[in-house]
This record gives sequence, structure tokens and C-alpha cells, in this order.
Amino acid sequence: MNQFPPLPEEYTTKMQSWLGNEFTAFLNSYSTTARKGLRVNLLKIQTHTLKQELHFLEEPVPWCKEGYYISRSAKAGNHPYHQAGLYYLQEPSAMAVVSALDPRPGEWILDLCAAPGGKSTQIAARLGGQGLLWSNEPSATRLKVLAENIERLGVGNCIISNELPAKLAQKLPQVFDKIVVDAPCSGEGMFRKNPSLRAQWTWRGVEFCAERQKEILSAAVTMLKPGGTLVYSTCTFNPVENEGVIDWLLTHFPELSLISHPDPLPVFDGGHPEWLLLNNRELEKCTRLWPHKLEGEGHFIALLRKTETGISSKIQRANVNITNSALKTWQAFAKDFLDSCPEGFYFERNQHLFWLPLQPPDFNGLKILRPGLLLGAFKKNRFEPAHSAALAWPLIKTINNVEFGPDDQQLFQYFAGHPLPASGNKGWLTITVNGFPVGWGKDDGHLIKNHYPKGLR
Ligand SMILES: C[S@@+](CC[C@H](N)C(=O)[O-])C[C@H]1O[C@@H](n2cnc3c(N)ncnc32)[C@H](O)[C@@H]1O
Repeated sequence: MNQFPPLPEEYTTKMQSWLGNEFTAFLNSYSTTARKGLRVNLLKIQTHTLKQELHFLEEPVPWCKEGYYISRSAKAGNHPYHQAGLYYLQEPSAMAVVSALDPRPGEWILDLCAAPGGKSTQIAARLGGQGLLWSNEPSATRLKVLAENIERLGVGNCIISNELPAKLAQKLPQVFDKIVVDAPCSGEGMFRKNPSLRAQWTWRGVEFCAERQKEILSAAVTMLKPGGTLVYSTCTFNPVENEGVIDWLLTHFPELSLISHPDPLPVFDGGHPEWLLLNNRELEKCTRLWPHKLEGEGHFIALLRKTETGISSKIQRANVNITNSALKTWQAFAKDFLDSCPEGFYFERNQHLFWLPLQPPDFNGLKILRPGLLLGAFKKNRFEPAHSAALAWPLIKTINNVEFGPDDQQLFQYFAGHPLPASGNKGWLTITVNGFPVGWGKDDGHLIKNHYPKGLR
């Protein structure tokens, strides 16, 4: 017997009126199972190499060059390559948003509603370590998993903040080349994959989401550089939160115009202004992904460009620095245990050492969880490396490592928090699976003390 909550009646009635002849095919998609996807982390491995190594990868996701479907039985979250940050498990349709935005190395990109980090980690991979990713998430509880994912995937050029968009906009006007607003929404497009969402749906909820989406977008427009690109996405079918919100945005911000999807596929659908009796045919440039037309859940994507003014405002940079004694402590650690570490800005904050490839924009007064890559902490006169520094391979490479294969029982002992036999090399080293670091160990000559984070064991 089907244990799932039924689809809300008001929802199906509306969908029927909007979809017309297509409604039966749409409804039938609820009797099929959602496909799962995996996105290769290009910061650490190439798609063809991972494809050769993992038997559960199936066909490529047509709209994402680093995306694959995975077999239904795959336990991809338990594979050591997941812990090593070689991939991110992501719903296939969700991969289309960043593909449409097309991040390029060197750009400054803001992900305004970022947790748990699917879009952020995809942007980071496309940036290839060059430029800046700013990932913001106002929910303090969701922030932790965002940081864990960014760190697991080894992203070095990222600032993570915990602010409401309006507060961020006061501090960061016209700073970003590209912005993603993957907005909180009524989630209708996930009713198949996550049926518990059905019970939470109300029409009032849809209207509430639409108002919040307008607020978030208004802040995003402030932070976008002239000539910059904004992508707005939701995982709902509801036109009130999609074409309706974009119509409002275009009316209130005449400096924005809709642009067509750069790489449209025949399985994509356009926007439907007629569903809300809107006169603006431009809204047909939006993109809709439907579960009865492709292998993925429901998504809406709108790409917008801000008019180029030719006037660029000067970005205020943060005053980041490090004391001489902290620098010496870090350099001593790096000399003893690191094979290579990158050029860039090393700076100290509350006894912690961070790194960024460039001088960041001024974040003074904002709630910042990570002002860059967390390298470790200063404890008296010594330096203790952070898990994120081990996972930042190949940006950071250690001199010594202890190597395991993906099926090695000792590796699973390590993940469970147990010490490992001594390696013959004293001091800090990384534990690796086929060359990819999964965390730190410290060898005292008798055994390797386990430094895998307690929260991940
Ligand atoms: C659809 S989820 C984002 C998913 C994420 N982009 C990804 O790909 O993994 C929307 C996020 O927006 C956050 N959010 C809620 N209210 C917000 C607001 N007022 N401004 C910005 N983000 C908000 C939610 O906490 C949630 O994490």
C-alpha cells in the first residue's frame, strides 16, 4: 500500500488547469521513481577517471557535463571517495541551474541561498580555484552542513556567511559578476522524490514564498555588478513563485532583462506567462524542467542580465593580516609537514589561520563562518591543522601519507575514529584512499593518532 501523503487536491486541480492535455503524463510520473545523480568534483578528479573507477555510475546527465545518473541500489554516500570529496550527490535537474549560469574561472560569484551546497560546490568546480565564491545561508542550522560540503570538496576560494540577503546587500553593492538565487520555495517539484513535502503544502505557503523570493531577489540585484548575470531557480512548478516573481522583478528593476538559456535542450520547456494571464511574452525565455519530459525532478530557471553602465564602483577590500609570530608558527608547520601550499593571502582570525587566493571584499560587521579556507588553529606555540586543510588537496599536499584502497578495512577503522599502526614517519600526515586525502593523522612513533573529526565518525 502507498504510505505517502496524497498530493494536495488544490495543487492537482491547479496543475490540471495549467497543463491541460499534458496533465495525465505529468500525473503518471508520480508512479515512477525519482532518479538519483552524482556530480564529479572537477577540483579533484576528471569525469572519465571517476567513471572508470565507480561501477554505480550510469549514463551522463544531458544538461551537466560533470553529472551522472547513478544506479538505484548505489550506496554512493558510503564510498570512501565521497568522504574524499570526489563527488557530490545531487538531484539531476538541480544540476541545470549552474550549467545555465556557466561560471568561468576568475569570476566573483555569490550563492545567496546556499545550503546544503549543491550549487556552491558546482560553481566552485567550474571556477577551478580562480576568482571568488561567496556562499551565504541565513539558517544557522543549515550553515553547518554547507560548510562541511564545501570543505569536503576541497574548495579553497570561498567565503561562507550567515546573513539575511538585505544585510549582505548593504555591505556588498555591485560586487559580484554572477549571482545564484536558488530560492526557498513551496517545493512542488520535489513531491515525487520527497513525498513528505506534500503534507506541508498550502496555497498561503506559496504566496508567502513568493513574497520572500521578491525580497531575496531585490537584495541580489543590489549586489550584482552592471553587466552581471543573475540566475533565479526554484524546485516548484507554481507560476506564482516562478513567472509571477520574475514578472514583478522585471517591472521593479528595469535594469534587468531576461536572457535565453545558453544551451537549451529539446526536453526543456519554456516559461508560461499565460498561466497567470501575464502579457509579457519575454517570460517564455524562462526554462522549466518537468519529470514527465526528462529524467529529473521539477525545476524552474530564469537567467537575467543587468544593463552594463560602463561605470564600475570600487570594491572595498578587507584588511586581512597575520602577526609575525603566527606566520612563523605556520611556516614551521608547513616546512615540516607540507610538500606544497599555495600563494595568496594567509590571515589570522580568532586564533585560526585562513587562506584565500585574493584579498577578499570587506566583510567587517557581517556574520562570517569562514572568511576563506580554514587551515588550522594556533594553540600556544604550535599549529594544529584543520580537517579542511587535508581535504583541500591538491591545493595543499603533505609530505607523508598513509595509503589505503577503497575496500581496506583499516580505512573504515579510521573513519570510525580508531588509531592506526605507526607509519615510520613521525608527525602530521594525511590518510589517503588511492592518493586522495580523507583526513589527518599524527604519528608519535608508536601509532597514528586519529584526527578524523568526531562529528563525521
Ligand atoms: C532550495 S534551498 C537551497 C539549496 C542550495 N542552493 C543547494 O543547491 O544545495 C533554499 C535555501 O534558502 C535558505 N533561505 C531561507 N530563507 C532565506 C532568505 N530569506 N534568504 C536567503 N536564503 C534563505 C534556506 O534555509 C535553504 O537553505
